[in-house]
Amino acid sequence: MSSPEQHPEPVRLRDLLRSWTAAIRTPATPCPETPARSPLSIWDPIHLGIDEHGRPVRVTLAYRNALLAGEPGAGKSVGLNLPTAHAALSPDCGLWLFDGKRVELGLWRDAADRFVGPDLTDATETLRDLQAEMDRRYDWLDAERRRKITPADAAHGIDPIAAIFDEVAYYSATVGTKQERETFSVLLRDLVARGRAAGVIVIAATQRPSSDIIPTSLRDLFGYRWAFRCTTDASSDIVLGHGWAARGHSAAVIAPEDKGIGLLLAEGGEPQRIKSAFLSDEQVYALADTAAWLREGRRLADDTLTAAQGGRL
Ligand SMILES: Nc1ncnc2c1ncn2[C@@H]1O[C@H](COP(=O)(O)OP(=O)(O)OP(=O)(O)O)[C@@H](O)[C@H]1O
Repeated sequence: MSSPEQHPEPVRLRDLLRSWTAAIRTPATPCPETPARSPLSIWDPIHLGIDEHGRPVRVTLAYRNALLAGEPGAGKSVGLNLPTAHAALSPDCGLWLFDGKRVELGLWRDAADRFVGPDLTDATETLRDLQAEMDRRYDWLDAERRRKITPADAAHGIDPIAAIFDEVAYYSATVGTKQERETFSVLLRDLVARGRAAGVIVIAATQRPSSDIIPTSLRDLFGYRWAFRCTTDASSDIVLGHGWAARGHSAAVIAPEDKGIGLLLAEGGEPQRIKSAFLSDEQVYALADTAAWLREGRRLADDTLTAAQGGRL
């Protein structure tokens, strides 16, 4: 009797499943009751808002991380909803949500692959899982003699993962013991530092732009920094980088009533004053329902691929 390696049948079946998986991961038919007409891709630019000339501002998050910070009520959660919505509506992106506030990212819970509420132990364990996934991907890239994942890796079930945190300071500076907070912060830093080539995109928001929450060494790992209104030039610099306030780019000059206005620094550029797009709660619910529907197909496809790779099909 021939060994599985010599028998052509399992290989053909796996190829068939791969192409079926690739097809189902980007469904062609939109959900009929919801507003989105077609799925997005995490590899595409993400719409954040408009600049001072009314031009659209879009950024590509693949291979990048993003930090959003500003005083309470300045518009971070509204801003954070934009990459969250884009990632959730992209069937080619994993969605891991950490909601220290419980209410903000919770609207996307049904679309998330992993959802963590205000629970430091759960957040730390989930970060460990993400770190293990990142390391598995690096082992795989190493074996393939490659440096980073690409859109074509979707055929192997490897997609970017957006790990999104709303009030990151809840986990890193508020609850638990000093040791537990430190463990969380070390894991987070590792993901921000090493995750990009493995497709892990970290997007973190905080209402505490202070040096204990955002140390320079961590801040500098974020390719995109979005400072909403801050109380002082110093806290604006903590978000954007030292010296920007002295060069005329301070989020402290944004008027308190200018909700949603912020300074966006994209790698290599100058901070740009932008106004975030606004999604009402009703729009977020409608988009979240669409995303949950789209991603159900993705989960089915992933389960099937895992079963096939494990030789169970
Ligand atoms: N782009 C925008 N256009 C219009 N209104 C906005 C915009 N962004 C924010 N707002 C208004 O500002 C309010 C506060 O925004 P948001 O909840 O995002 O602030 P926040 O910085 O996350 O606050 P906190 O840190 O307290 O959670 C929103 O409820 C909304 O009314």
